Amino acid sequence: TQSTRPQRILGAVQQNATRGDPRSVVRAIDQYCRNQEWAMNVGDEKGCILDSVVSEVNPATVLELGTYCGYSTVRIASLLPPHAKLITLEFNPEFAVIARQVIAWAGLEDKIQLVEGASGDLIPKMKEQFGVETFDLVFLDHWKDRYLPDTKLMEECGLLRKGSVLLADNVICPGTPEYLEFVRSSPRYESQYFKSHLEYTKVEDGLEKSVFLG
Ligand SMILES: O=C(NCCO)c1cc(-c2ccc(F)cc2)cc(O)c1O
Ligand SMILES: [Mg+2]
Repeated sequence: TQSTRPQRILGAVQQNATRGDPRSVVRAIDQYCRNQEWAMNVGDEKGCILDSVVSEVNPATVLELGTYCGYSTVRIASLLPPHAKLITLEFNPEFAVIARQVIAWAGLEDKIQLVEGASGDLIPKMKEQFGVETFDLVFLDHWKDRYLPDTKLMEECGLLRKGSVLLADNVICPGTPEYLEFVRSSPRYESQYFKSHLEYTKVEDGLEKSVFLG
């Protein structure tokens, strides 16, 4: 029977990465997706920008919206301080099954909590169910039409504090025009665009970093 692209990505990790070595997991996925078949991981070029923002924020609590195969989940978690926690939300159960195995291969289960479900349903439950106060960093990489409604929802649920950083993938390709307009025009955010390219291609894309001003 036919394997899926996420299954083939997991295979590349199990074949080429060292158990317990997150950076080798990141490298194995990038090599596979650059040389064998494209996949929608944030990738190595935008990944370096992600790394620099994570290192600058040095977050104790991270929320990732959109896990896919766990590439950015592992990339972020590998940079977190000892007791920091990352919660990642994934709607697609097939993606979640693969991501759990990629996260396990990297040895990062203790830092990462993967929750299956719709972000719009799970965000209001963050405080009561997952014991979260506020998020220091949010990485938005899920359905592009959910970036804006979920950002408003996080504000309403009191999950953002003065200085919380939102980092959004794909603001050019596939594009998130309403989200971009909102964070760039709202007096409650200080936004900055990091120009880059769509993962593994020469197509323009970029990350938008937006600091919540409270
Ligand atoms: O949909 C995306 N993510 C949510 C998945 O549940 C996504 C899509 C693309 C992409 C796809 C098709 C194309 F032609 C160009 C870009 C890229 C990404 O980085 C993404 O995150
Ligand atoms: Mg993306």
